[in-house]
Amino acid sequence: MPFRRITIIGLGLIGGSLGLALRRSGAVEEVVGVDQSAAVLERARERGLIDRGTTDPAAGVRDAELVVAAVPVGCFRGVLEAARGGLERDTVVTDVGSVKGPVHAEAEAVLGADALFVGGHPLAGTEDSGVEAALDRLFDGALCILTPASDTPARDRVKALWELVGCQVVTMDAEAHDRILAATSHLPHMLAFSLIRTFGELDDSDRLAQFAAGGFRDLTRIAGSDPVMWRDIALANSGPLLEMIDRFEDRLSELRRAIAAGDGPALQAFFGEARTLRRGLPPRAHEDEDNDDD
Ligand SMILES: NC(=O)C1=CN([C@@H]2O[C@H](COP(=O)(O)OP(=O)(O)OC[C@H]3O[C@@H](n4cnc5c(N)ncnc54)[C@H](O)[C@@H]3O)[C@@H](O)[C@H]2O)C=CC1
Ligand SMILES: O=C(O)C(=O)Cc1ccc(O)cc1
Repeated sequence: MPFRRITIIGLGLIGGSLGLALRRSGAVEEVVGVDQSAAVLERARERGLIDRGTTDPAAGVRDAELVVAAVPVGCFRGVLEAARGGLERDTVVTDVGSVKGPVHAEAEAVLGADALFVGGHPLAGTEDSGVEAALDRLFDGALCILTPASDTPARDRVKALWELVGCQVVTMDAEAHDRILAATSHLPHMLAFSLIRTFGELDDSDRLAQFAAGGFRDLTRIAGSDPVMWRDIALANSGPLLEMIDRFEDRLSELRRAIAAGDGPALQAFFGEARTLRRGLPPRAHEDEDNDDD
């Protein structure tokens, strides 16, 4: 067996989907689940996401070869502190958080500089959360980013984990990760939240909702995501995210000026450049050129 025992802390969308995929792989002797909620653990067992579960992090990580923290970024430090007593020196610890710089700093503060911590972030998810949202094939063909870029045996183990569940693994520094994700994921979520709030503040938004067209629905799907998770991401990645918000405000102001001035050529140039950029996006990792269905 490639893995003897893997413990997943947090059995929501990501932790639950990982458990399901690992158990389906048949390459892990035992998947242990830890969650703060006994009801979630029971449901995780019923759904076949884990072999057994506990609400006690230190007991749950005992004898694990690999521990995966899959909780909101703001809970990471507390979870590590609670698990620390059960970890061995050679236990590899990783996470799935959407921000990596602060997570590395917290892992070092709690576990020490020589602990076997590798940051991880599967670029796969949905706007749904919780144990019921876990999906069998969530990670099939998705990219997974590991930080840092340096080559270590611990990183190889975490790479093997994500490849087992179908991910394509790439590595980079935490700082590069956080800047890229601010642009490609965190800013778009802030825009989706703001767009639907703008709509919701119209006096007659209830009546208008039936006219919400495809573009509005496409752009706001991710505004249905979990508020606690996004609070934590916005706070943890505030520097890069503020830079992206400033850049977006500049573009929106440019657009506003052109509309106010009735400047048709400027508008057409703006939209034309945007279309070229959108059509030039590479296909998603798990799609080929002919199957860009988004
Ligand atoms: N939702 C998404 O699409 C993606 C999320 N991520 C990251 O994955 C992590 C988890 O996100 P989701 O699975 O969506 O969250 P979720 O809300 O679906 O699941 C989180 C689980 O952790 C448990 N939990 C919370 N605090 C805990 C604690 N202190 N001790 C033990 N269990 C605790 C909750 O009971 C819940 O079952 C976050 O850090 C997020 O940034 C990464 C990629 C995609
Ligand atoms: O639902 C979507 O399209 C997402 O973008 C999900 C998502 C949320 C957070 C991440 O860190 C990665 C992926």
